[in-house]
Formats: sequence, C-alpha cells, structure tokens
Amino acid sequence: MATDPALPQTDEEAAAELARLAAEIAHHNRAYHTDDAPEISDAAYDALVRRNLAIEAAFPQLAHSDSPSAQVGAAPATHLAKVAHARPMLSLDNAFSDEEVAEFVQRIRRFLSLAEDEAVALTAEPKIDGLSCSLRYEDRRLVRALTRGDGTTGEDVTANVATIADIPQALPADAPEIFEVRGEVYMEKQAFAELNARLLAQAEAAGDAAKARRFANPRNAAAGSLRQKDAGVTAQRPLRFLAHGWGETSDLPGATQAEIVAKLRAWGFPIAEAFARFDDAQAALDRYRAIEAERADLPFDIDGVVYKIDRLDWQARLGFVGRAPRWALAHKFPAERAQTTLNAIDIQVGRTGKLTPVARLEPVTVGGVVVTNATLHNADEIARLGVNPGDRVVIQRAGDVIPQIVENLSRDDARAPWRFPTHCPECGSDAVREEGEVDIRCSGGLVCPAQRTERLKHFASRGALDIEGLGAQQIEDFVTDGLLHTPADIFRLTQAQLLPRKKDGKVWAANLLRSIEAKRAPDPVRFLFGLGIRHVGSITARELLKAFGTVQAIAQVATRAHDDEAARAEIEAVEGIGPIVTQALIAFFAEAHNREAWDDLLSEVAPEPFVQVQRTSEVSGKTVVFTGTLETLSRDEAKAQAEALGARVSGSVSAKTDLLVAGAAAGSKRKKAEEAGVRVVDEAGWLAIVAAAG
Ligand SMILES: NC(=O)c1ccc[n+]([C@@H]2O[C@H](COP(=O)([O-])OP(=O)(O)OC[C@H]3O[C@@H](n4cnc5c(N)ncnc54)[C@H](O)[C@@H]3O)[C@@H](O)[C@H]2O)c1
Ligand SMILES: [Zn+2]
Repeated sequence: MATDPALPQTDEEAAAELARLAAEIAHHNRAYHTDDAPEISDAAYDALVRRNLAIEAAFPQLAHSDSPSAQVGAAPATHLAKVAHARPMLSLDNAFSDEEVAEFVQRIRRFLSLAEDEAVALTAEPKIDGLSCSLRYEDRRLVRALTRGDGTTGEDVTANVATIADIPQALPADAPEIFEVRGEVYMEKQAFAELNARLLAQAEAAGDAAKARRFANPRNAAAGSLRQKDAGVTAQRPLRFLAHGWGETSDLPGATQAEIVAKLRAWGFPIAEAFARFDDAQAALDRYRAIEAERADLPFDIDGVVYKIDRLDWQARLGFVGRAPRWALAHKFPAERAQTTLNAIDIQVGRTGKLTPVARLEPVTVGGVVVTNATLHNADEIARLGVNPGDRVVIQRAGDVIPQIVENLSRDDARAPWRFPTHCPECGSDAVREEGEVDIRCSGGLVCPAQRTERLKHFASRGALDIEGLGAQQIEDFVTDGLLHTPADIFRLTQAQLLPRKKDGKVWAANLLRSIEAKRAPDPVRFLFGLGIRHVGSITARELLKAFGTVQAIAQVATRAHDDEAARAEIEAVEGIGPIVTQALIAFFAEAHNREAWDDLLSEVAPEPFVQVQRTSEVSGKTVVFTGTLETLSRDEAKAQAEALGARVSGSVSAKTDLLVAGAAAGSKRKKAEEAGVRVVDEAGWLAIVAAAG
C-alpha cells in the first residue's frame, strides 16, 4: 500500500483539507447512499474517511460536530416518506488487523474495569454487504419498515418490504408487544447478475442500450431495488433479508446477544449460518479466517466480520460513541484482496499474435467491484504461481489496474504444472516462444483471425505494398464483413463486392481495383516486409533479397533450414542477420497455415526479382531529367536505369538539375538547361554513362 502523504503542518492547511474532504465525502455519500450509484470504489472512499480521521486526530481543535467522521449514511431520498427512528440506527467502527481487534477488546476491558481473568465472550458473524433496514412490529404485526437514512431519520419502505418473502409479516405469541428487528436487505450475486442482464435487455428492446441503468454491485442493486417509489418494481427484484440485531423493544427476551439472535431465528428470521458465540477474541479471529476463506463461495457479498460483546448488560454499559456502538466492531477484509476459485485458464491472442493467459474466476466482489477475470501475464507467471484450474487463489485489485492473482492457496509442487498450449487457440498454428523472450506467440501471422486486421493493414500500408485507397478503416470494414481473410483476398476483390458498399461507388470501386491491380508485380523488398514476419523489417528484407535474389528463393532456403544446418548457416551468413531473425523466418515458413496462405498469395501476385540499385556511377545521387523522344529506350526504362544507378529522376529542369538527357525533338527544357549551364547529353551519351557504371 502507498504510504499516506504527510499530514498538514499548520492549522490553516489542516482546516482547508478538512473542508475539502468534508465536501468530497458528502458528495460520495450522496452518490452511494441516496442515489445507489457510487462513483469511486469503496477502498478509495475508505481512504478519504481515514485521511479525515487522521487529520482530526492530529488537529482535534478543528474537528466539527458535523464532521464526516460523526455522520451515518446520507440524508433520506426525497421520493420516499421520511420517518424518525425510535432508536438511532448507527454504523460500526472498523478494524483492519488482528491487532486492532485485540485493542478493541482491551478498550472494553478497561472501560468495564474487568478483572484480568474475566472472559469477554463475543459473537461473530459475516458483515453482509446490503443496506440496513429496521422492521417495526407492534402487537406482533409488521407495521413499518425504515431504511437507515442518516441514522436519525429513515425512509419509509413498508410497502416495498412487504414483497420480501424472507421477512415475516407477523411474530409468534411469545414475542414482545413492541419489537424492532434490524438486519440487512441484500441481493444474491447470481440474482444481481441476472438483474443487470435483464435491465440491459430491456433497454436494448427499447432501443436505448447506452442509457441502460445497471448497478455497480449487489449492494447498490439491493438498495436501488428496495428504495423504489413503486413497490411493484421492488416485487420484481429478488431481495433477501438477514437479521442481525434490534432497535426499540418493550421487552428483551434474553440476556445475551446469542440468546436474542436464537429467538429471532425461532420467530422465522433468516440468520447468517456462520453466526456463533466465542469465549474469547482468539476463537472469534479463527472464525474470521474461516469466513474469509469461504467468502467467494457464499451466495451473497460480505465485506468483513462483525464482532459484538455477547452480554447485553455490558452492551448497555458500553453504550455509543459518535456514530457507532462501543460494543461492536466490523473487522473488514483487506479492501483490495479476496479469495476465490480459479475456474479456468483461457488464452487470448493479441492483435500482434501474443498469447496472454487469462484467469477465469468464480465471481467475487473486491472493493465494491465484481471481479470475474484476472490477468496471468505469461507462462512464467503461471509457473511462478503454480496454478491449475480448480485452485483457490487470492486476487488483488488496485485502482484501475486489471486484477491479478497474488497467491495460490492450493499450491502443490508435486502436481504436474499447467501446460501452456502449443497451438494458437484462434487458428491452430504453432505457438512459439523465442529464445530469451517471456512471451509465446502465434506463428500463423498470415491466417490468424486475431492478427488478421493488423496484418492486412501492414501489408497494404505505405512502407509495404502501398495500395492506394486501401487504408486502415477500409481494411477493418472489409474484415468485419468477411471480404478479407488473408492478403491474397485483396487481389480477389471484385466490383460486385465493392459497388453495394458505397452510394455512387462506381468511381471509388474502379479506382480501388485499379490501384490493387497495379501491385500485382510488387517490389520484392516491400512484399517481403509486408508479410509481417517477426523481426523482418524493411532493412532486413532488403539484405535477404540481396543475398537470395527472389522471395521464392528465401522461402525455399527458410523451409530447408527447418532441418538442415547448412541452409540455416546460409541465412545466418547474410549481412546483419542473426539467429533470432533466422529462427523467425524458419518458424514462419514451417507453419503449414502460413505456407498455404503464401502459395495462395503467390498465385495472385508475382514479386519482381531484386535489382541491385547501389551501382556506382557518375550520376549516383544526382538529379537527372529526360526530355524529347528516345530511340532505343522507353521513357520508363530510362527512368529505371537512372534509379538503378542511384539517381533521382525529375520531370522539370531547375537549379537542382545535374544532367539533362535530350532525345530527338527536345524543346524548351533543353533551352532552359543550356541557359542555366546544366550539362546536356544525347541518348548515346546516356547509354555510355550506363555502360560505364560499376
Ligand atoms: N464507494 C463510495 O462512494 C462509498 C460512499 C459511501 C460509503 N461507501 C461504503 O459504505 C460503507 C460505509 O457505510 P456504513 O457507514 O454503513 O458502514 P458499514 O456499512 O461499513 O457498516 C455498518 C453497517 O453494517 C451493516 N451490517 C452488515 N452486517 C451486519 C451485522 N452482521 N451486524 C451488524 N451490522 C451489520 C449494518 O447495516 C450497519 O449499518 C463502507 O464500506 C464504504 O466504503 C462507499
Ligand atoms: Zn493464431
């Protein structure tokens, strides 16, 4: 955990921060309690509250009576009737460690001046993540149900509560005349997931999926469902109830917490199964660990364990301080960690072919958010944790980071380790791990659906085939609509496929097909680079072509190199190429899926043989202009010759022109060149320059 920032130094600083915190906490209280729509995680909220407490402890003179640390919940919502509580409904003090629990018991011992050998019995039970509700029975009939509200005034939810089957409408004859039962209204995790799915489906049916109201977690779903103006809506929400206490009573049918809870159970109220009474704090802490371990498997969310002093006469003497009773304590689970079951390990294939293992978890709420997946990063991480599906794991969620597995509680090194798949789950190609790398990658670059879009974009891009009009968005659309799977498909696009895609798309389709046709005999360097073979950039592609001449020759030698040391050595001998590039080439051509796509592609296109451009000539690096009619050369051929000699070819004469090649009937350009003092040669002169090049 990050260490807290330093406390303010001066009264002014402290007062300013307290004011800021009060406003911020009030805002989040409203969002959470009144609107059932929290904007930050519980952990982030709790951090604000703790910061407020720490500053108040350091500057006690600044603590106001209306400080957030003295308040419960938030003001009741306006759409429900407000009713005062007969007894205030309070919150609970929190503990986050065993030491804090021990301090709690010590404080009680001191307060009650207990002898050292006097035992302090405690009850322990899960702290259900719902909303508290007070049920008032008069003459053993349910007459009113109130939410906690701000602790003093609650919201009347009597009609809503009548729809909850867990809540008895009447008490048996042995119940006192007046009795307020207090407990949590909650929603089970499964029901919460179904409710959210239903709300989304309804919004979709109404054509407004974007505005679908969905709840952040089961607690908010329960609160939002109970606090409905129309109880008919509440009736459709599967709410449950667990009793854990009481408010005003005309009589108390027992002398301990455990006795009254037993009565509540006998009267028909659901009580948490894990509820129990313990003779000392150590035994209660053991129960805390047991409850924590089964947390993810409970049908409902809990965020801690509540301890209460069992003896009611002691509870009465201890009373209340601030917003919470002195005789009870909420021992919270670490806010950002939880235990759950690893159901499966799935492999996701990234857009560049990286295989990432993802942990599928039994859903568990951590810091107010339901977590169902965690990242496992890579094969090393799986080995480090020694995880297998079925294991109990501890997950951690910090801020907006993807949840992680931090510990494997079922670790057993005698077991066979989980085996990373040897093939890509998307396309079945070999999954390979390069030497010295942690990542495992799909080698089916040309065929893998996960990589398809990126590969095709790369193939058509500026630095590769440079197909005009076939941009990133175009490719995305074509892939989505199933027109493109592999690069060869680009050359099979038809007018019939393209025309319906655009209104008045005739010109567009014709232009696109023309620019595709223009690349049927691509430059071999661009072509090889465009295949997206790992580690084969355009410089490497050029070196390979310089050495082997054609892309077909490269494919042949790489294929042979799979089990021929001599062929491997031949590749490694190429300038600038080491074992990593060699291995990548071999893996690419060894993958049968790629071979198929390669053969298919070469049935559509015929890359040119490599032409060595770096011959030295007197025109290398110079700018050449051709004009007039050449007798023995086409203009294109002359241009290619110049480029092969490393010259730039320009269309017009300027101060930068070094040489003008003037054919028959040369006109104004020749004149201009002569005036500018540019060297001028005729066709024969040009051929002599070409012949002289080394
Ligand atoms: N994310 C946000 O913006 C935001 C804002 C406000 C509050 N919160 C969250 O709400 C909680 C604070 O609210 P709070 O003041 O109600 O405190 P609390 O919910 O932590 O504890 C008090 C409540 O626990 C309930 N409870 C559950 N099981 C119980 C049991 N077995 N025995 C007794 N009581 C039991 C009672 O209803 C009681 O009122 C924190 O978890 C906080 O993170 C979050
Ligand atoms: Zn794949």
